[in-house]
Amino acid sequence: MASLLGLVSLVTVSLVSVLVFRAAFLYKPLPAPKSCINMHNHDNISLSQDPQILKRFIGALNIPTISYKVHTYDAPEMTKFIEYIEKSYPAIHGSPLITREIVANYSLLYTVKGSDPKLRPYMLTSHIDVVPAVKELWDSNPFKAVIKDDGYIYARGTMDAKHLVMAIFEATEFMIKKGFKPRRTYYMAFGHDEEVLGLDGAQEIAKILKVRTKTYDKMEYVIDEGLVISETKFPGLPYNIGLIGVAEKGYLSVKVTATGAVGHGSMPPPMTAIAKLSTVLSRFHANVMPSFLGEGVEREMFEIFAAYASWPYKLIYSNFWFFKPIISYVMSNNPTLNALVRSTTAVTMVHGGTKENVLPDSAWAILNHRIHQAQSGKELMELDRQLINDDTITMELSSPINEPGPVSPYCDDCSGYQTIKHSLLQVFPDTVVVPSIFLAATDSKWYTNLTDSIYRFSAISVELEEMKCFHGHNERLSVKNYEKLINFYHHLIINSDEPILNYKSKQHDEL
Ligand SMILES: CCCCCCCC/C=C\CCCCCCCC(=O)N[C@@H](CCCCN)C(=O)O
Ligand SMILES: [Zn+2]
Ligand SMILES: [Zn+2]
Repeated sequence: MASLLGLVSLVTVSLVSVLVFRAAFLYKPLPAPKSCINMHNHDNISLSQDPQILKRFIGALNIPTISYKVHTYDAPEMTKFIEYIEKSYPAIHGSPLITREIVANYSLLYTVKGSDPKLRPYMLTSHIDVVPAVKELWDSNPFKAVIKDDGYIYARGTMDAKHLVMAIFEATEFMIKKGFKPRRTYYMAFGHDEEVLGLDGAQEIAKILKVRTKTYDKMEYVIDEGLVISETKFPGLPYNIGLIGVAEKGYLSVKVTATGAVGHGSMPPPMTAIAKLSTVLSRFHANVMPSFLGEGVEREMFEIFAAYASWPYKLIYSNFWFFKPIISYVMSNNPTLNALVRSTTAVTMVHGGTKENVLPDSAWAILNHRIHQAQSGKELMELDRQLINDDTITMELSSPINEPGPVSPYCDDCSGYQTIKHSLLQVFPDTVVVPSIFLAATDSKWYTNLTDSIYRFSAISVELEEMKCFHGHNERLSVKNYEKLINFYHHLIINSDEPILNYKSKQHDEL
């Protein structure tokens, strides 16, 4: 008994000392991160100096470029948007350096020609289309943008994702007007059906670029819509967190259908089709799937957190392997953080019944899954089958399975990642920048054959709370964020234009 006690206390003491020892190397939290790229002596773009910038953004938001389902979108509004862009940016559309192509009638591909053909091109991308909006749920008309006293612009598309489209145009227009002549070619690509898979837009743009960039083995990098700078602090971390999506989750929508006896509502069987389906759907809550925390890039994320965190969180983050279950439990209680932990499940559509006094023959619902890197669509469907556990209920794919994407490089001298990271730090200093998984899907899934360096990042700084704006009502973006977003692209284009610096040779923060 005594020897067992001795053994237990020996193991306990050695475990605690390992934990503390590992953390001891990180005992002093690092100072706030700074960009290693010298601030170029170029001026920033200011909305107060050019009020037309905000007017152009509002004009773009007011065009309801809605996509509804595959191959179904508001075509006349898409055409109106293209004409609006052409009218709004005369320097871009009049420059001999820039060519515009309209792809598949409504998508846009701009080429900003560089002078040095040896430099591999990069691409700034986003999408023109927006999801529909239920006007009754909004405080103001979702397609009549308003700037309220709180300093926010309210309209559909402010965060997903016309802010990126217009900010890229504003940065480029500003630089062309100033006589900027890039050395490195860059593309600006805007699909018109990203919200409905991008089959008509981005997929076609990718085919064109595959041929056009064949002389390079791959593009330098692609940056698309994605994660953000979180003003919501992580415990023990006194800085905002800039999350750069180095991979995106997969996409799987499953249609489940229950059937039942048809008849008169006055003589119901024990369970109607709708009741049967409801019983099954109640099992599909957001975190029903297993946690895979630690099997993605979040390990690296916590390593970086540890370097900046104060005690005792430094101890926790630097021993992520030991504290993983606790961290997973805490993250699972927040919808956004939970999406980093596991494959998510959302019942997003349900349908059944024709009349209040008629027993329906069937009822169906959609399970919208986002697949974690550690899982496959097939595995997820098997878990669905086990949860349904009723052979009378059928399951079928509502759209093709899009498996989790490849992980883009994020090392110290990975030029695309580092250029984005340090451009971010120039506009949002004192931000801890980490690689992360993007929780949703983007058009960039079509660009994986153009480069292995695809990053999903929208340079806006928001509280986690604001995540519900995406596809929700009262979608909004602060005027300050829009100005910073334009300057992020301004810095990114400048920083990308020099031969991408090898960051190992530069004095840069410890990361
Ligand atoms: C300290 C950690 C804090 C974590 C913060 C995470 C922040 C999350 C940031 C952004 C998430 C918002 C999601 C925006 C999605 C935009 C893209 C989109 O809507 N894509 C669609 C495409 C659908 C294609 C197929 N139907 C989608 O994913 O539904
Ligand atoms: Zn969206
Ligand atoms: Zn989007």
